[in-house]
Amino acid sequence: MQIAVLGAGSMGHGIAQVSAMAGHDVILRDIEEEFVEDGIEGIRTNLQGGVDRDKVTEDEMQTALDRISGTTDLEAAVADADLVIEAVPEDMDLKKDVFTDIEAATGEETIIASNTSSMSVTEMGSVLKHPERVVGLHFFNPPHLMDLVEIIIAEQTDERTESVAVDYVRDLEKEDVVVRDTAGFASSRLGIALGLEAIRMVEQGVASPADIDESMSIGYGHPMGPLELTDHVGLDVRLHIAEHLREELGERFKPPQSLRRKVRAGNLGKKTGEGYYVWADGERVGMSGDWDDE
Ligand SMILES: NC(=O)c1ccc[n+]([C@@H]2O[C@H](COP(=O)([O-])OP(=O)(O)OC[C@H]3O[C@@H](n4cnc5c(N)ncnc54)[C@H](O)[C@@H]3O)[C@@H](O)[C@H]2O)c1
Repeated sequence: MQIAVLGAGSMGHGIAQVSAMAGHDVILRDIEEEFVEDGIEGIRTNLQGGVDRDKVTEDEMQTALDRISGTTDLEAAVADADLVIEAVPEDMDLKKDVFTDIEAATGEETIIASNTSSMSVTEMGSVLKHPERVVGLHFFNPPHLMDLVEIIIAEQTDERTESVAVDYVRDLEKEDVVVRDTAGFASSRLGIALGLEAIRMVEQGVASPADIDESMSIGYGHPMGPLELTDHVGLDVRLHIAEHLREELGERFKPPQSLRRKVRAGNLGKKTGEGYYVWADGERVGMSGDWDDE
């Protein structure tokens, strides 16, 4: 397929990469040349990492890179696309604008997908003249390592669109779960619930962040505890999703005070060096607050 990925940030460049690795031709679009170049550089780095670990051959890397081109021109990106996947920031008005612009530049058959992690795909689709081709493709971060893609079925999604989405995800050799378009879908709703409760437990002094995380990672076999995951995803991102889920699903998703305070202070997790842990050079080096060192 010809695929356009809009937004070359954390998710967009990864989605472009896995699509190219599955044999699709991909155009990656962002609003500034610099962001496009950073995205393509990110793909090169990921693939080189794969080569270094003997997961990807030099040939596969080169073939995938040859299938990806970058642009800042929306029309050039989407004009011939069979599937457009938007991975622009989590803002409903922005996503609606992007959907409207895509529809103006593509044929009626082009599937238009959103990588939103929690917002209503049905609402995004409401701006389209042909909304039956809208669907959610919720990849996980980083897309080249995470095996799950949630397929979000909006009110308007028709059978052809669902089947193209399912075939595309299986082509990537990823696991698909098909979810009805409800706030937080399946994964974000459960993930945020666990994360918020873990934060409340830290606030109540139940245990240290590291001990709470270990109770999940060792006790329940989660690859990473909910607080470390919050630091990885970004406290600002999690706060934003929690606020949305609170609006849609009620007070049980009310963000805890420490989450708000940390975001206000600019402590957003790994990316800023502090969240519920302290980070240096991408490594966890301690816990935030008065907890004894790990
Ligand atoms: N980061 C995660 O862990 C994660 C996981 C799953 C889903 N998501 C979702 O993926 C989407 C993107 O998140 P991200 O973390 O990659 O964000 P990001 O901020 O890293 O990247 C967004 C990119 O979109 C670009 N952009 C802005 N407006 C644009 C436009 N009109 N056209 C093209 N590009 C535009 C920005 O310049 C930026 O490079 C969001 O909806 C988010 O909720 C994120």
